[in-house]
Amino acid sequence: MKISVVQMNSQDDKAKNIADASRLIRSAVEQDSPDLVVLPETFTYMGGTVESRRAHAETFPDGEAYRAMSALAAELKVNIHAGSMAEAAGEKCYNTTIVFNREGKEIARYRKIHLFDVNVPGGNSYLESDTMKRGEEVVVYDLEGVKVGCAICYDLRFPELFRKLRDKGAQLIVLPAAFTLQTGKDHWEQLLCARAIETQSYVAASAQIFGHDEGRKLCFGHSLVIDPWGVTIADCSDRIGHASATIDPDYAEQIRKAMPVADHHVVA
Ligand SMILES: O=C(O)CNC(=O)[C@H](CS)NC(=O)CCC(=O)C(=O)O
Repeated sequence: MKISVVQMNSQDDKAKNIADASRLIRSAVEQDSPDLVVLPETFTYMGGTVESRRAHAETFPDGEAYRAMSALAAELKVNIHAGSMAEAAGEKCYNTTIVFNREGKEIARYRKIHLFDVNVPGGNSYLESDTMKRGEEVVVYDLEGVKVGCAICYDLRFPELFRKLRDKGAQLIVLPAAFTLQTGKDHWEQLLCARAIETQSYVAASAQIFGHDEGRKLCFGHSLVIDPWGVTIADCSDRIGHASATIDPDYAEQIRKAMPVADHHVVA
């Protein structure tokens, strides 16, 4: 199975963000013929104010981004793990991933569990819970015979979620993100590799890059695919674009058989 991770710089213009995502998906499909294309966190809208972020939230299935990604998946006959979108849910939103299959049909929905309420070194503070509420459900879906686990951005810091994904059978874990430059430079690849090694799974992480508005941080980029041995096999580097890698679930199974860490847990 071939995976493409897309790297974007979404801004506070939803129509343009959807057009950018669509262009990058088309380009990845033309260049690499992937089975699955992954978009970054909140590819639909970054920056703005709390009010404008809420105002641009999607309702499913009639939202603009939902319909555009569903139609594109069907047109290109490719599976799309559509990063995340703010999903209107009363006062606040969920930060939600939707996965579309090659017919454009929704096959999975995951709502970000861990919210980024953090003071980042260097002075930027984030209060994601101003706009978002947290999801509850751990989600693994079947993609043409491969089990795919869902996580989003800050979830990366919570290995117990990844352990649950592994316990539910995940062989590939997909993580759309908007990781900050300040944290990403020292933590991003390290944590992604750690999660891949611990769960003996492939990890595909699609990220935002560069700045999003005046008040907001820079994003780190470096969308990556990591193999279950912890080796980086694709990297979008420091630019808008995409990168692809072939994943082999049998390789994950081989590693699991040779080093059966899942059977060796003694601390609950
Ligand atoms: O709010 C938006 O517009 C898009 N979403 C994000 O940027 C989210 C929530 S604020 N960012 C993270 O989770 C960064 C995590 C991170 O950087 C770390 O764990 O170090």
